[in-house]
Amino acid sequence: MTETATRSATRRRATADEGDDPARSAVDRWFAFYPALALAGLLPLAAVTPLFPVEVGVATFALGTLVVGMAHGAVDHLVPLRAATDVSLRRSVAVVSVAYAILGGAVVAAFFLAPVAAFVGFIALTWLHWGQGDVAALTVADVDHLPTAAERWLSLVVRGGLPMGVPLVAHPEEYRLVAEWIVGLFVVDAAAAAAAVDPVFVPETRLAVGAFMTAATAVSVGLGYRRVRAGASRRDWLRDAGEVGALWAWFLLAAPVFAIGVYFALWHGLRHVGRLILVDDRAAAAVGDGDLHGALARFGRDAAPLTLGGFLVVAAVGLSVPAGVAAPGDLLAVSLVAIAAMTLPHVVVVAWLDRRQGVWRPGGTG
Ligand SMILES: CC1=C(/C=C/C(C)=C/C=C/C(C)=C/C=O)C(C)(C)CCC1
Ligand SMILES: [Fe+2]
Repeated sequence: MTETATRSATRRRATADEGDDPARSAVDRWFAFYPALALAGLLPLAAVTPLFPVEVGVATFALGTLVVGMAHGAVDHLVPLRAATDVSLRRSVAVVSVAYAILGGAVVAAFFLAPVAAFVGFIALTWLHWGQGDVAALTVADVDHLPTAAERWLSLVVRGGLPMGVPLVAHPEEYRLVAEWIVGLFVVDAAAAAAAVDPVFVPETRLAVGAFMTAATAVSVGLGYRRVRAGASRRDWLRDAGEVGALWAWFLLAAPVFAIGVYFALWHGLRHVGRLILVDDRAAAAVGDGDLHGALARFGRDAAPLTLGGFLVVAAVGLSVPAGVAAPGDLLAVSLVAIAAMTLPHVVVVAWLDRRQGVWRPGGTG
């Protein structure tokens, strides 16, 4: 009761002065801005990754998932508890567990029943989710050049399309290889798996995705500039455009598996961890006082059990697929199917959090 009361009081205070909250600016710096600089610094390395064997990318993806990726969704069961004032721990855990079981089970069933459609659906879901994550991060940064829901949606489409669409344009062979690995888990005949994913990789699809992404980026950056001319912060807009530029370069240059492995941990995962720290009052207080280590330790403790749980889901998918797991590519494919299963309920939890925090409300503070 005392803890609940403290939580509510702190949250009310936090909502009142979100604009100049030291925790928010520290989170923005450590979990979004510095990692973005790090990614930009890695661009020369990214440029040579297409020369490496795909296994280097697979190892990078595995490391990223192990270190941050899996953990970023592993406190979903505490999100309702922490972001609402009227949800008990028991209810928070129960609702999120049921959502994970039903939605996650449905995704795995979809891969068994229609692997190509499930793969395309997973790409679309990730497009949505990674865009959603970046829009939330822009609201944590308190940018003022995206004041309407429509501008935020356009930003979502651009930010999510960079990791999912640009590699399809720039490196279709490796993209296709991963698609075949995933579909091949469920369609034992390799030639049939290769033929099944054909339509995704025809030049027309790639051209359309490339043209769409170029136009969407131009319109999004252009509309932001118009807001700057009308008085919005030029610095924030430049940072937004700089991030979009860095991600374009990243996904154009790097081999897809490597690129997405690094992005998942260093970009999407860290940004979401920062957001979770802000809804945990004690972690937020720690980060606001400059105790980044203390905040991360709290997050790590909360996330540890279900990070392990996530890897058990990977193992369960590995044991259940008809083709079995024989090579590093199969391991990546199994991990991706398990991630797909956990992503659908994760998106629901994050969408609920977005709503609570007014991310999609025009003029909302996020
Ligand atoms: C690795 C990889 C792919 C897919 C990755 C996806 C879809 C990852 C999704 C992760 C999520 C949703 C994490 C949770 O936040 C592609 C594009 C098929 C081909 C290139 C390599
Ligand atoms: Fe996520």
